[in-house]
Amino acid sequence: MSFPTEKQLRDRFDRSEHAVYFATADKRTRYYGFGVREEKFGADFQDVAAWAREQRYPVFGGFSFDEQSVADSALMNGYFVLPEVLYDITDQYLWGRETDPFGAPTPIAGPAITSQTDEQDWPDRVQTAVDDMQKNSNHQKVVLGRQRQVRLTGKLNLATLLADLATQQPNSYHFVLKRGDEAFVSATPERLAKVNRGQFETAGVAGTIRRGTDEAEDARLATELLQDPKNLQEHAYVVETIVSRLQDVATLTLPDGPQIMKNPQVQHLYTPIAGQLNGDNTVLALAERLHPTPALGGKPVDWAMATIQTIEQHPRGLFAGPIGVVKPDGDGEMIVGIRSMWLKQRTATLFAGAGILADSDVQAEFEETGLKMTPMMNLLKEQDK
Ligand SMILES: C=C(O[C@@H]1C=C(C(=O)O)C=C[C@H]1O)C(=O)O
Repeated sequence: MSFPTEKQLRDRFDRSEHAVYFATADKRTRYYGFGVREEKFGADFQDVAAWAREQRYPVFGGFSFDEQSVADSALMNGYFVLPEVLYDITDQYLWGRETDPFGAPTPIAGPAITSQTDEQDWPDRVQTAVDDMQKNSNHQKVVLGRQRQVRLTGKLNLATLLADLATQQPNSYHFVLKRGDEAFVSATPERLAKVNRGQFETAGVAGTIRRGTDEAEDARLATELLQDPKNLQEHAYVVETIVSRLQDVATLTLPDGPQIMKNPQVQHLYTPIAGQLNGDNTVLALAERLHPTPALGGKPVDWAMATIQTIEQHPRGLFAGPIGVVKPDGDGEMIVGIRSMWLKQRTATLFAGAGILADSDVQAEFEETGLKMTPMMNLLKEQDK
């Protein structure tokens, strides 16, 4: 059998009951998986690590952000899959035995959006966290998320969605995990942990500003971000925490200060962190050590996690959780499930959060979360064409 084309793989994705797509930000690693050989539910890193070690090829999935549970979901509370067949696009290699003939697809128009519901009271709820932080200086940072429900006239066309992800979010990771009538989609810019033969990489991504309408404004905004005390502070909490959590397992290399990472809708402060692992640390062991960083949780972590549960209206599920690929030898890459949405039947739930500090302007943070929802919103709008 000759290797299928991208279009065949995307059409197959749309047709399949169960499928996964994973691409790294540089697109040097890309996988399509179809069907289920084995599944693993739940959120225990060590269980998943032991199970992944028994497999012949990589498994894909994610852990829920915290122990809160999402009702009516087999995906959002922690789920990993060993696909029946796995296409490694980079190496043009097929794992498992192909039984699907890649038949001609029936073109299906995508659904239209019928309504959109936002948490309009989010700024008021976030203000209570700001008030608390102004009184208690040991409460330093909390990342608060909100959800948007979008009702659709039908099921999304996932072949179109995969093609749109590639053109609309070219420098992000792409992760699409489909199981029955559910799917989780992320175009995250954020790596949590990559491990490859004893070398590891992570990153601090925190601090955000919009893109400019022309090059001059874009550069001016980047300079503003690089000099903004609030954003530098929220970024520093992330880098300091990552360094302290990894210090005894690795020798770390990182630049003196943050750089700028640009995505189509936003620019972030970004600090790449690399290192050599001292011992036999797997990608899941590192992900467990790091999650949640103050990029998604906060500082101090126990107070931040409790505040998230109190102030946010719904459990996060895979939003902001560690998602990715794990190889049998323990290497692999976990990313952070942001810039994401959960699809279930005719509803898309979009997620976005923002780092809140004592001097946050809650209305500005609300707008920032709106910008962070734009990548998923654009995928939905693109369907109705
Ligand atoms: C929480 C999100 O993003 C995180 C929060 C950021 C911020 O507040 O500046 C930036 C990047 C991420 O660490 C999200 O996109 O939902």
